Amino acid sequence: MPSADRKPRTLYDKVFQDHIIDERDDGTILLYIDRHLVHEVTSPQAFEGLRNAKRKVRRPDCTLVTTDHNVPTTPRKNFKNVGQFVEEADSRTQCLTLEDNVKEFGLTYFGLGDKRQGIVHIIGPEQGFTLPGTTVVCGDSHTSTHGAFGALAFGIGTSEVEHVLATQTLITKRSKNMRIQVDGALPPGVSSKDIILHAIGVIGTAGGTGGVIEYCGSAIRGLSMEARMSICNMSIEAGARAGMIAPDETTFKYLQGRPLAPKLDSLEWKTAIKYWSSLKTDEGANFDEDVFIDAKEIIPTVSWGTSPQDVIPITGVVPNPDDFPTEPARDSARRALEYMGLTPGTPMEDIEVDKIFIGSCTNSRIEDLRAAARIVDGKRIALNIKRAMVVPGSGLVKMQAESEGLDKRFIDAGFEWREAGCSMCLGMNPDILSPKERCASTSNRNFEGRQGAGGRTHLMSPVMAAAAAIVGKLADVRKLADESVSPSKAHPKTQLDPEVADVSTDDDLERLLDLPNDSQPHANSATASPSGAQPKFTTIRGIAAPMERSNVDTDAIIPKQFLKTIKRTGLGTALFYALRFNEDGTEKPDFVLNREPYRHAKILVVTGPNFGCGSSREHAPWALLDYGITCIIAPSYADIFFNNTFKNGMLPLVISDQSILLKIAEESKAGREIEVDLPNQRVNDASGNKLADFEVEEFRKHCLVNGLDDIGLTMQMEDKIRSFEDRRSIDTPWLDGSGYLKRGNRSGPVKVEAAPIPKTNRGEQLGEPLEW
Ligand SMILES: CC(C)[C@H](C(=O)O)[C@@H](O)C(=O)O
Ligand code: SF4
Repeated sequence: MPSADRKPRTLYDKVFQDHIIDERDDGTILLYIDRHLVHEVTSPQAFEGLRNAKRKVRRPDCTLVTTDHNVPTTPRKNFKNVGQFVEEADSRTQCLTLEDNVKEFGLTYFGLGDKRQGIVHIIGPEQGFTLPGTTVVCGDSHTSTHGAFGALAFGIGTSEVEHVLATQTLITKRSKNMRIQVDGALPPGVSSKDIILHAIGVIGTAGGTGGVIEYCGSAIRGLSMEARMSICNMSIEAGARAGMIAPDETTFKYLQGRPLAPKLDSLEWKTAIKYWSSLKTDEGANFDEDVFIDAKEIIPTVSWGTSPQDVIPITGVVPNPDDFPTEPARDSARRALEYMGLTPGTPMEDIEVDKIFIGSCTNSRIEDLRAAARIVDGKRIALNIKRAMVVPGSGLVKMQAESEGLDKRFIDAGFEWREAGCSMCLGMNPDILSPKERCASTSNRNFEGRQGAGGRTHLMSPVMAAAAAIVGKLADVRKLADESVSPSKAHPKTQLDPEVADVSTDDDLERLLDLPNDSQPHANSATASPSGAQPKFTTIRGIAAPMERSNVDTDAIIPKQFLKTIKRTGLGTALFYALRFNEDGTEKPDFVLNREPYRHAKILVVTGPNFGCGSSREHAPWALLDYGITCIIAPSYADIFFNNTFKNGMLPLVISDQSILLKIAEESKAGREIEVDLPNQRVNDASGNKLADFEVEEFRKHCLVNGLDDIGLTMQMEDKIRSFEDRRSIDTPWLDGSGYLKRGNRSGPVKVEAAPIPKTNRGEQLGEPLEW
């Protein structure tokens, strides 16, 4: 549904514009969502909300469910059912709850007994569920992965999951446009993982905040879809809402024959290619920020610290905290090195590792496994390696790898060959690091405790992890293999010109539509086979706890072991768990919330930027709320966390003027109360003197002050949603449940029975229509 152009637009502008149902004067937008992926961790409370309000899932045909975070990756030969197979009680409850929910709401589900099961961000693309030009969401921050197809794909919190389930829409606003252009040829040994680690090193983990990054340039165009997905995947580590790459021949070729993509050579396929080909940034379109990277300067990159921005070429040495420019940066580098057990000046290649993890939604696709297998082929893992694991991203990736004999090559080299799941990426399942164990990992986050309490993570590419396994230390893969160690080029069979095809003429289009079928099977071709009204937030007054930290991530706010709850409440005791408690459960006396008067804090004053970065877990605001903190004051927030707090009747207040922020922090350090007055948009001291004015979006303020439930509000837009859907059925018919997603016995556009309005999402009947 390309719309007539006025001024030049970016890829993001185009996809965003094509999904707007309604736009308000203050920039609040109701956006249609084409594709919703669901997993067991972030959905139970959302389904509970639907149930309480007697709501249905609006578009089961646009919803795909799997289980990935909690699942053991041990052999499934004797798998009978989840109840027997998942031993850990909370994990089992979460998996069983998901199964009950998919049955009750009639959703398509890839469970543990299904060979298509896998990490949610692996299966969407693999099935052709993820398509160019679509909006894709999931209660998971790495939804950014799907942007590799030219989709606008982003992570959401659980309240938003409920919103999408009920309405197939989200309330959102426009993001900034940011561009990362990578030009030139990638040197041998350098892969897409190195590009993104390098880029995050350049812009920092807050570099993309408030933005959507478009990756472009000849180096990006030359990459395969798998490699593009690894890059977009880590956009969230760069702080961005989403990452996107314009669809091209490589994209179209990848989609051919996928079960949920339009059928090759059908009219739908041809129409789709025409639309998808229009999704390129127009010449002269404006970007709020531009970053240029020369591919030939990228060296295989590894992380040294506890943030994805703590990266360095493998040829480097552990940095010295004294060399960092500011005191907070020096401080956090010191803390990171202490946690990581590293000494400044140590060559990275001298660092011994204990465990190897090849897996996660960043790097567990067939190409990643092929590339790593090439490195370990005919060799053995070093004697000091306690455990090396390869965890394919899906059952289909696993089958494909086995058909190519990759499993055997890994096993012969001393690796474990596992079943699909998130595995050691975050250790919500039995695959974890022990305290102080050091892991060479192809995952995406190296936060403290991420892979297990006290575990030390070094992020890197699959070939680098494979090299570390062989050497027993962080290693430069270029020394191990001189032949082709660049795994991420577009598939050799496709023989693409690295220049993206410009489909400006019908002839070009014909040529594209004529692409030969890929004779190499795809990794998946084996298939062929809450409470309505929120609490009101007006004025709060109370003790404010000071926190002088930057980039406080949601793993720190609420660690993974507490994500197994199926409730929203009771998380207060686990808030800031690792910072607050020793391993034996006793309090750390220095932590602010363990000191008087801060034990009773209602407000948190954070002096560093990017609070709430990392995962989309709404458990983070739930934990704060349960503790009694309803307002956070900070210079900036990660986007998903920011949204999640509002959804829970909390106020994340932005004070970007450092001197004003420090004045507020002084009050809190003195243990005096402060007052946050939302109606008047003021922060006052205990005597009522003004400390600051603040901005807040009108719609969000309206919802907070009146305690409004935005699902109920959205449902009043039923007519507009329905007419958007009718138009979508005509313009992009392939997006109505196709393949095994098709529900019922319909021909032509799917007519979806809309959930009735208006009720709050906790079942309460709304009276007068509320103002949207
Ligand atoms: C569990 C989920 C909320 C989380 C995320 O959003 O990223 C997880 O996938 C992670 O990687 O930390
Ligand atoms: S980042 Fe890790 S835990 Fe999160 S979805 Fe990806 S593999 Fe799973």
